[in-house]
Amino acid sequence: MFNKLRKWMLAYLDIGTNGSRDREDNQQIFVSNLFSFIGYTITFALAVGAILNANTLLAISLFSASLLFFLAHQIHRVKSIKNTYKISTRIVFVSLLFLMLYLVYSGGYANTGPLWIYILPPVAFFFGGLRKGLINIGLFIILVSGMLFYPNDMFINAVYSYEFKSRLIYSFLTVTLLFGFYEFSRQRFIRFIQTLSDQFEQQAMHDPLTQLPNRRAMGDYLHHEFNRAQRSQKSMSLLLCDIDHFKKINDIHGHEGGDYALKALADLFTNTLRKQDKISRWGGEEFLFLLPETTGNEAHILAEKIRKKVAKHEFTYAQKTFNITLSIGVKEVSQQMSIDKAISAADNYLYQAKENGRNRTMPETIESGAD
Ligand SMILES: Nc1nc2c(ncn2[C@@H]2O[C@H](COP(=O)(O)OP(=O)(O)OP(=O)(O)O)[C@@H](O)[C@H]2O)c(=O)[nH]1
Repeated sequence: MFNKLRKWMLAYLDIGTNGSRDREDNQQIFVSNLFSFIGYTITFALAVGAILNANTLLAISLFSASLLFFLAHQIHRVKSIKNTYKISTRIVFVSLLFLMLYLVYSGGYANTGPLWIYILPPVAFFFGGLRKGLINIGLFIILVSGMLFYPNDMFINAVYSYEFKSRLIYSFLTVTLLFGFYEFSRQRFIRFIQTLSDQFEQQAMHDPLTQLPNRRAMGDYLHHEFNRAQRSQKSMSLLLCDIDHFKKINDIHGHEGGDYALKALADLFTNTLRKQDKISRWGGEEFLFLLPETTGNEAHILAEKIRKKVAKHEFTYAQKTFNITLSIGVKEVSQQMSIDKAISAADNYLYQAKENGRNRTMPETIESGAD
């Protein structure tokens, strides 16, 4: 029984949340649903109490607020409205604001109405953030102070002592400041976590030496691009490229010299390729290029351009100049072929390039559309 109730409640509060939205938005929708649920049950109960006490005006206000809180939740069920959560949070906040103003104006039940206004700061900061929250609460304080202190109680129906009015404003200001500070710390903490998570993501997806995407990140790009190419029926190609006799570079110029060559090469690749092409450090001295919307023939032309450019480039480390050559395997990824098969075919061509004397691209020619 308790489990069923828990499940129903969670499903109820989850209405409107969506896996494609960001976490903070989903959290807001969840809390907005919670506020609207608490809002309409409490205001409904208070409205019934007001009827029993024959306070018709208060009962009407409370019933209206209860209905608005209820609608704020039901709006998530309307499929034709986009961004229902923004409308919903606004309904919750504005209904709450007017209800609070009315409670201050009327005094509510036995002049206890103003006690409810402390609900406003947490709701305002949660829905609007620090800046908007402060503006909304500031406006509320101005309105309430105007109502309470206007000469001859022109804008209030209830009778409060001067002490009660001033303490109400002071204590409300204190609560607002405390919640404001809490919201400030919360946002700072969220920004800190966000930066940390970006750093971890950068580290997990990039090669620390060249800063190029690593094998893991390239795996994601490959699957994403492959699906896109299948949907749009467009070609895409791979270049697998390996430095020739890299061991010798390490032997002659030391490991630091080898590292320098890898970094310089990564920059050269980045400056040669188009923005939409992806370059990754696939292994030690091996780079995999993903070329979207490129046929095998076009990829071959590009591979030759890169190979010649690198062969001509003079690398200088510790006042010593040296050259690098590349062997490249090219493969157009056909619609019927899996990514893994395409990579393995490019690897075979790379092997052939090494076998045939290095500093070359294989296959030697490619006809467009050929597998
Ligand atoms: N400096 C440096 N060297 C690396 C790095 N990763 C791999 N290597 C070196 O790259 C060399 C690769 O050697 P091999 O696999 O024999 O290949 P190769 O000497 O390039 O010969 P071929 O590929 O057959 O032309 C090894 O000496 C590795 O230590 C790195 O991050 N930095």
